[in-house]
Amino acid sequence: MDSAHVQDDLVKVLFTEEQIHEKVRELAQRIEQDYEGKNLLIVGILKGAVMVMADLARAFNRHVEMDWMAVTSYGSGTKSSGVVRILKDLDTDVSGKHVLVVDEIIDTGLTLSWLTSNLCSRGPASVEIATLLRKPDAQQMPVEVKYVGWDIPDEFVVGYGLDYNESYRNLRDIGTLAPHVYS
Ligand SMILES: O=P(O)(O)OC[C@H]1O[C@H](OP(=O)(O)OP(=O)(O)O)[C@H](O)[C@@H]1O
Ligand code: HPA
Repeated sequence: MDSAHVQDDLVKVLFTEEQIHEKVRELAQRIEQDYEGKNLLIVGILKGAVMVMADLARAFNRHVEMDWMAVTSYGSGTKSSGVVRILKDLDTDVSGKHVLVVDEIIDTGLTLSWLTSNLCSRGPASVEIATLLRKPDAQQMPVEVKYVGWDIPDEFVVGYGLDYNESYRNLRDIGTLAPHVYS
């Protein structure tokens, strides 16, 4: 993390800012159609989902409620700790509401699998998931995901909310880091 510019540590760009925005607009259109005539609460999972929540919400023409949860499943670095804990719960009572959980990545599936069953126990009208990225080869827990931007290989990625040790979230593109960053 010693380069002057945050983008200098990327070894490969997977998706550019333009591609990401186009994809988020596509997802927003599908979601708008599917939830026509229904109340909709989108729940962003902090901190990584901040960018995708902001772009998705602004791509809607419809009314939408927004709320946030923070959970922890990752230790420092690139490996999941395997334990999910709520750090910040919803301010909203979800009973009777259509809930769409928004995240930027599903990796092992552990976080979202735990979170959706937790939310389902609160009596919502429905719970679905939207994620920008998913790593099918890394999946350890089955998660039913209605909206997926892209399936990607099992590589650690940063940018557009995704961090490595709390850095790189502000990168506009999504990519992989040069090996020297990890050493
Ligand atoms: O499918 P999984 O293996 O459970 O990984 C996915 C989770 O990991 C990331 O969050 P992270 O715990 O890194 O927190 P952050 O959003 O604050 O970076 C991401 O935002 C997902 O919530
Ligand atoms: O590939 C990743 N990058 C950053 N954060 C993550 N959390 C789960 N997978 C990832």
